[in-house]
Amino acid sequence: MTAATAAAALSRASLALPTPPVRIVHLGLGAFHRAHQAWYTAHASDSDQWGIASFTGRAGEPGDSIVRALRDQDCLYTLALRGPEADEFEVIGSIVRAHPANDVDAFIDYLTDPQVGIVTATVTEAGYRLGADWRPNTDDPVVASDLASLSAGSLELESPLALIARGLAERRDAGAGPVAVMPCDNIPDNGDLVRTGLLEFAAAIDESLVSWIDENVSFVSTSVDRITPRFSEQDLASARDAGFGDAVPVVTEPFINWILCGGFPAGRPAWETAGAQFVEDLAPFESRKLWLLNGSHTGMANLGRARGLATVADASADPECRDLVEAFWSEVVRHLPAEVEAEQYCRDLWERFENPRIAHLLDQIAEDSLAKLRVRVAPVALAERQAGRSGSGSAGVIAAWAANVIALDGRRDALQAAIDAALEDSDPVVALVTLVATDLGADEAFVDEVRAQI
Ligand SMILES: NC(=O)c1ccc[n+]([C@@H]2O[C@H](COP(=O)([O-])OP(=O)(O)OC[C@H]3O[C@@H](n4cnc5c(N)ncnc54)[C@H](O)[C@@H]3O)[C@@H](O)[C@H]2O)c1
Ligand SMILES: O=P(O)(O)OC[C@@H](O)[C@@H](O)[C@H](O)[C@H](O)CO
Repeated sequence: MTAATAAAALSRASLALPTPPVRIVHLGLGAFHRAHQAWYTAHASDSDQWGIASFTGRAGEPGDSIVRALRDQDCLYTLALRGPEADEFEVIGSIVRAHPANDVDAFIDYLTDPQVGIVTATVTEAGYRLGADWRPNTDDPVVASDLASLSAGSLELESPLALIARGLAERRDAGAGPVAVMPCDNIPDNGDLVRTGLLEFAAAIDESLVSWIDENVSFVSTSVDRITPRFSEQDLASARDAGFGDAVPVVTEPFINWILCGGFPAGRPAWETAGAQFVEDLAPFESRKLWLLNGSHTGMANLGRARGLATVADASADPECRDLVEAFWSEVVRHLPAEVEAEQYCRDLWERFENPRIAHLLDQIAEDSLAKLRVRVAPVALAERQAGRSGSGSAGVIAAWAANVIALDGRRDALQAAIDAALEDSDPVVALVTLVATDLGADEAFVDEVRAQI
């Protein structure tokens, strides 16, 4: 498609695009969903059979304006594949309905339709509202209120897993058959995590729903990969300049990868025809992605910000950030099997990170760093310690976070040495917090706050 034809009108009639039937329901109508799962669905050989009804992850936020904008353009949008030299534009047609998260009636209507066979989510890790034990965090007022609503049969629901639990109860009652639930967030074991959390919400409706889910719902775990930065005003302007009258385009990198593990009892698009890979054991691929890419992103975000840098591309050109990443990677690759070709993945990563035309903001990536360190860096540190090595590459990433958070830039080296020592403990993140409290003189309120997040 050329820029000129797309500029004419973003409508299915003018672009002669079909409207596939809704068979996938998604929660989390963000940039990543539109760059990744929607792209794979649009590129599958049976794309005319699989339409997506997409809901925002939570109502009442600026994201709701996406719903209005998408509805005004037949749910079509332009995806700019931003290479180091130029953009390539494509109109994506797999999303066919858009809703705010509080349109619970619409969500239930889809779930009670036997044609609908897949529920997917990209609501961020925090959006699942689960504790470290993967159970609903009942200290969270939204969770407490949703559990009460589920018990009382009220549709006043706010959290994604409460909504899915209610939808599944209605599906069971409607006899609409089995379904697959598939989270696509950067979380290890994301299918199992969602299953564990969801069953607790389901139990609040009635215990028999738990066994119905066990028998009728599959939970698919996924490793998802495509760098998709938060959309900027400049992106909007460049899409317009390219001739696309689109209120909500998405900018992403050309690279894309999707690895899935699990069954689809009510069918699925032929995603493998678009390049998705189905595996029996997701763990090595998931660790490769979460440790090498996301772990180093967290490291660069923290060290880079402390060094006054703004984007991943800036950090990739900074010798200190590169050294930090290389030291961490040299530890990671020891714990990945040969089949995942970790060294090649690292070489490709530098190329992806260096893309000067992708403005991936370190501030965005640094959000919730502590929770991310726990699953993306701490396991490598522990594995290194268990193998009798220092784990100092992993400790450097943790130190970069601590230095950034507690504004100890000038003392990074001292902090690193202290963390190396603290890694003798079983959980380096807990060790770090203790260390911050005792050795580095952080005030108690800060330590309490950090502990509360662990
Ligand atoms: N952007 C990327 O490069 C990328 C790549 C791989 C995976 N991911 C995964 O996708 C997730 C979303 O990324 P994005 O780029 O689409 O972000 P985004 O900000 O564009 O969209 C996030 C979506 O999640 C919802 N959400 C956010 N916080 C929530 C909460 N507390 N409760 C319920 N819903 C909530 C929002 O409503 C929105 O629909 C990431 O957290 C990550 O796990 C992103
Ligand atoms: O918020 P996070 O840390 O889960 O993700 C921030 C980035 O690291 C992430 O969006 C990557 O760009 C993505 O995971 C690439 O596939």
